[in-house]
Amino acid sequence: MSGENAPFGHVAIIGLGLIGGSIGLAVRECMPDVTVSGWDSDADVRAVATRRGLAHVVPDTVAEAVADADLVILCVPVRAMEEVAATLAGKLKPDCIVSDVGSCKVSVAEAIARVLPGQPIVPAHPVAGTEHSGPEAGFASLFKNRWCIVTPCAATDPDDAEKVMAFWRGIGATVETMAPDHHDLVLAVTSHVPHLIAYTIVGTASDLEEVTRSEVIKYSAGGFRDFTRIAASDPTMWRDVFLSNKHAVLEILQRYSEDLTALQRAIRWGDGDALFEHFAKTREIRRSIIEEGQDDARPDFGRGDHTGAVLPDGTAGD
Ligand SMILES: NC(=O)C1=CN([C@@H]2O[C@H](COP(=O)(O)OP(=O)(O)OC[C@H]3O[C@@H](n4cnc5c(N)ncnc54)[C@H](O)[C@@H]3O)[C@@H](O)[C@H]2O)C=CC1
Ligand SMILES: O=C(O)C(=O)Cc1ccc(O)cc1
Repeated sequence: MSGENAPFGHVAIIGLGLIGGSIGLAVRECMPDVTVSGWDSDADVRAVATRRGLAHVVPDTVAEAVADADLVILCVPVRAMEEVAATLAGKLKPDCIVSDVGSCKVSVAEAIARVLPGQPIVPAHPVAGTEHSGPEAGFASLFKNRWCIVTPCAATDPDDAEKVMAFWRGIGATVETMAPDHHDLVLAVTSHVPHLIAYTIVGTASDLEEVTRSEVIKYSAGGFRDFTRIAASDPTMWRDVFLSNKHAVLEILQRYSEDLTALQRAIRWGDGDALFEHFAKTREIRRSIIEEGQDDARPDFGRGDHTGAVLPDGTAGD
């Protein structure tokens, strides 16, 4: 996409870790005429970002980074969004769109609107990532063929939403819109609770007695190995996700624990039919994901940075 066709002439990225850095690299590759500026509160991160070229310019102050921007994307942990957005007050062009990439949307959209009243806001969530974080972790192809969910809120103008959607398409994503509260429930099922399960099972394994633990490490393969990858995800980011998407996560956890109890009962009472029926149903869900081309068809499948899933009703998760 050339600068003429790109929806924005100048994009500023605040938070130059995995997601912010990947956006910077992707814009530079896919929209070569677009100016990218970046800023991070950590001076070491700014230095790495400059060395890796995550943005054309990485000034020392946030004011310089956003001064001329048409689009500012907040790429910080979800509970830092409000503080960062507040620092932008009075520093943006009046029509500059403020967007973000937070993994949950209701709390983030409310927080940004609270501190930037009157500013156009278009919240979004690229459902793409890895267990790695920081300015060395980003790569330009992260969003290729992955979902980006745009969640318009009260402060969103439909024309601005279209421009942000065109932006994400321009760096390779497939875009969908969703109401913020629906997004948070869908992502609680497909991403947030699965991460909690991974954190739990890996913690349980590591609490086992010494001899068993060494065997866990030695024989870790398949399912458990996948869990260890997920459970290596950034603690700050995930602490913030669970605290910010509290209600949806607790709702899904309640259902999950009821379903777990049902399976526990089937095992206790030797109810093979109940177990078989459950496993046959979940196998079908996996098959429908593959048929939708949401998994192994992806070019970088197997590199360990994949996400992507579809709920039975066709909605996307990770
Ligand atoms: N990691 C993943 O797989 C995905 C993460 N997200 C969302 O993207 C956002 C960023 O996540 P990552 O890039 O993975 O995190 P990261 O830890 O790699 O990068 C976050 C960056 O924000 C900076 N930062 C923190 N507080 C700041 C502040 N007050 N002002 C300026 N910079 C600040 C940090 O120094 C760090 O460089 C989060 O909201 C997360 O929920 C969305 C999709 C996938
Ligand atoms: O690494 C994985 O498997 C992920 O699930 C990455 C991820 C983490 C958080 C998101 O909001 C979206 C994607």
